[in-house]
Amino acid sequence: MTVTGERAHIECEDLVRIFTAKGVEVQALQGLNLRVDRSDLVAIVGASGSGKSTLLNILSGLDTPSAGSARVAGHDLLSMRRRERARYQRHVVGFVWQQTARNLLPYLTAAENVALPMVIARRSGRSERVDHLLDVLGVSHTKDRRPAELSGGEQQRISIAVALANEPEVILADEPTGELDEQTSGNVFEAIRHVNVELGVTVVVVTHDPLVSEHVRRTVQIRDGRTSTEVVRRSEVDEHGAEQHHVEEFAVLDRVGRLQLPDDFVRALDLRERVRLRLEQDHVGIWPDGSRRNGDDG
Ligand SMILES: Nc1ncnc2c1ncn2[C@@H]1O[C@H](COP(=O)(O)OP(=O)(O)OP(=O)(O)O)[C@@H](O)[C@H]1O
Repeated sequence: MTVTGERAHIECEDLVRIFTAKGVEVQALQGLNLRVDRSDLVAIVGASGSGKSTLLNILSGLDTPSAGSARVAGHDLLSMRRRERARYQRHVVGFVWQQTARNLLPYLTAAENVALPMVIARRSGRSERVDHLLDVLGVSHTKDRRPAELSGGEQQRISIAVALANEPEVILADEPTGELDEQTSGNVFEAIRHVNVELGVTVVVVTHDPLVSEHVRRTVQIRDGRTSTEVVRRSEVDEHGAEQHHVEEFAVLDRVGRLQLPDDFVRALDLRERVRLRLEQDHVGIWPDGSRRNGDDG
């Protein structure tokens, strides 16, 4: 876990992205905070429209935030100029999108698709690296086939190889298993987990897929353009040698002390407008506003 003050591999603070469409402003991100350590695998979940793709587009360098700060592997995404941005997209981050058509060129074979980012980056030793990556992803047999001749799962594994071609430090994946059936989705996610562990690459994956979000150590929930809660899973072996799995949900506290209560907590106590707070020795109590209801502060 990151020690406060230490630099994380991905660090977003108070990130804001406002879109203006036909004179109407949409605040897609409203002060989002996120820290991801090097070599971590983090899932981002959230309702449709909560800002997940906006966040990923910013992290990938395709879009720039309106305000706040965002650093990835030491690169400041707000102040980056064109040349640094191109280098960043080519060497620092790799992307995997949901639509395979966005990941792979249809008229190139699997091997040519994986080689392409290396050709653009004028990298040597390409054919050895293509063979190595196809082997790591378990798709060596597809080498000479074009995307139309591959299954959805194979296409996504090759897309991961393409993303890894120039040895990025970070892989960003937007719904990489979204178009796949359950079993194929499990296989593709295993491939992502494999490259995370074997190559130490940091992975951020946006997903609706519980198969993915329930099998990563850390799942971050975005609500209304802010990070709201985090689920952390850990396993430990007890004194009888049996593996115990622990799941804990945390609310995310930002730099100035704001937090979002989970929806079900708010509904369960019918919390509205304002709440009573009390500082106890080792916790903070939150009660419905009694004066608004029955005069009892609980
Ligand atoms: N280019 C744009 N112009 C205007 N509004 C936009 C633009 N891109 C995103 N938005 C708006 O920003 C908000 C967040 O969108 P975003 O695509 O990040 O959500 P999401 O969580 O990825 O949703 P989904 O799960 O449906 O893909 C939405 O209200 C969306 O309509």
